[in-house]
Amino acid sequence: MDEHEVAVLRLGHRPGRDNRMTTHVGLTARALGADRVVLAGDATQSRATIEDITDRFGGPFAVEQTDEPKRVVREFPGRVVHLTMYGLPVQEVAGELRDAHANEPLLVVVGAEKVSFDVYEAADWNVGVTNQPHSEVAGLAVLLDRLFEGRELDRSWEGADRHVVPMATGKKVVPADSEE
Ligand SMILES: C[S@@+](CC[C@H](N)C(=O)[O-])C[C@H]1O[C@@H](n2cnc3c(N)ncnc32)[C@H](O)[C@@H]1O
Repeated sequence: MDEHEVAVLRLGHRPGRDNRMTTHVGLTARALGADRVVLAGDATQSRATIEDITDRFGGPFAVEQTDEPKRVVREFPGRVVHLTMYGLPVQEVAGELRDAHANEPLLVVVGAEKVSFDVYEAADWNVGVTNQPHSEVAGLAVLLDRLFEGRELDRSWEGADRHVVPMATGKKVVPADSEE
């Protein structure tokens, strides 16, 4: 969405149990302004769903898979933000994150099950969205909104075959080339 990319890395995936959550990490990353998501190698079903939504509702947004998530962190050409309930409050570090992102790409890392300590050490920032346990989807949404300061809500989409016409009541979806 901006000059420097924001990538999201979803650490871990338990096929079956995590399918919806992994899919929702990807859909939230896409909807709220990230440029790409990297999923675990066995999250193929989630990848297919996220790509299908991108094909229908637009992009650009990329979905990748890796069997070496720690390598993705190690070799990322920018700064790394790890979302964890044990981290520094998002409201205190958001300014620093925005300053960093003005100059280089950001990788936002979210977990599934327990995250090993080397990820905490590899991160440039460990950030908490409150210090209460909740969800990687909720944490990611708040982080992206603080990072983009709401600009992501007004972004435009390319290559969609349809779009939603916002309505006070009811549902309206029209072909992307429609005047509405
Ligand atoms: C459901 S939690 C992991 C819970 C797991 N039982 C554990 O012990 O690690 C999954 C992910 O959600 C994110 N998360 C949960 N609470 C958070 C918070 N308060 N702030 C930021 N991220 C959070 C973290 O990325 C975490 O790895």
